[in-house]
Amino acid sequence: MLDDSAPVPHDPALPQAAPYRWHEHRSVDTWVWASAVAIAAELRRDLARRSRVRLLLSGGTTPAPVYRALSRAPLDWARVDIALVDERWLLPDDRDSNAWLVRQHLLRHNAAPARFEALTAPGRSLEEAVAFANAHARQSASAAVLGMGEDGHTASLFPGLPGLDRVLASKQPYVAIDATTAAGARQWSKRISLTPAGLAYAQSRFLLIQGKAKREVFRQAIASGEVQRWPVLIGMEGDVALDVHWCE
Ligand SMILES: O=C1O[C@H](COP(=O)(O)O)[C@@H](O)[C@H](O)[C@H]1O
Repeated sequence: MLDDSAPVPHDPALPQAAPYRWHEHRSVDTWVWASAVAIAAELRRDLARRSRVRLLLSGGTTPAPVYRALSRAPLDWARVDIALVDERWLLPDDRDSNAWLVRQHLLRHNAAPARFEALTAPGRSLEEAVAFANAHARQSASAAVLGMGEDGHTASLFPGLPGLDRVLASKQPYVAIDATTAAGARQWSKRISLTPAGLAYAQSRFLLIQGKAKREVFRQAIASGEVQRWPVLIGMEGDVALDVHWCE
C-alpha cells in the first residue's frame, strides 16, 4: 500500500494546543490508503509482541473505503479481534448496522480470518448486549477508529443527550444510549456506545473525516473545548494523540 499523502502536523487554520495530529490528504484515494496504512501499522506493531490484538471500529458511512483498503493489508488477521466503537440497536444482518458495515467492507480478502464481536445478536437484550460489550472491553486495543457527525458526535455520544455528563464520567467502557432527542441519531435512537473510559484502552486513535463541513465542525470543537457540546473531543482525552485524517 502506498502513502503518498503529505501529512501536516496541524492545520494552520486550527489552534495548535490540542493533542491531535492533522493529516490533510489531497484526494480521497490518498486519504483511504494513508488511513489504512496507518491503522495497519498499529496492528502490525502489536502483532509482533502479542499473541492477539484488538481493533475498535466505528460505523456510519465514512470509513467503508478505508476498511476495504485495510482488508488487503498483509497481516496475521487470524490473531486480530475486531469490536465496535458503537452500534445502533439493529441485528448484525441489518444493512444499517455498524456490524454489517464492518462485515461487508473489512472482513474479506486478507482480513477474512479476523474474529469479529458483533454487539447485538438475536435474543440478546440491550442490557445483555452492554454487559457483553463490557465483558470484552477491558483489554488493550491497538487502535480505535472514530468517526464524527456534522453535529460533533462521535461513537453514539450525541451533543445534548440527557445524562451525557454521566456517560462521559462513566467508569463502564460501554453504555446504553437513548438518543431520542438527538436529530443526528436519525431513526436509530437506541444504541450502545463506547465511553471515554472505554476509549482509554486504545493505544492509538484515529478520526476519519471528509468534507469541508466536518473540517469546520472539528475546528469549532477544538476552539470551544466543550466536550458536552462537541463529544468528538473525547478523542483527545488522556495521553494518546488523536490522528485526524481529512480530505475534501
Ligand atoms: O451513527 C453513527 O455516526 C458516526 C458518523 O457517521 P458518518 O456516516 O457521518 O461517517 C459513526 O462514527 C458512528 O459509528 C455511527 O454509529
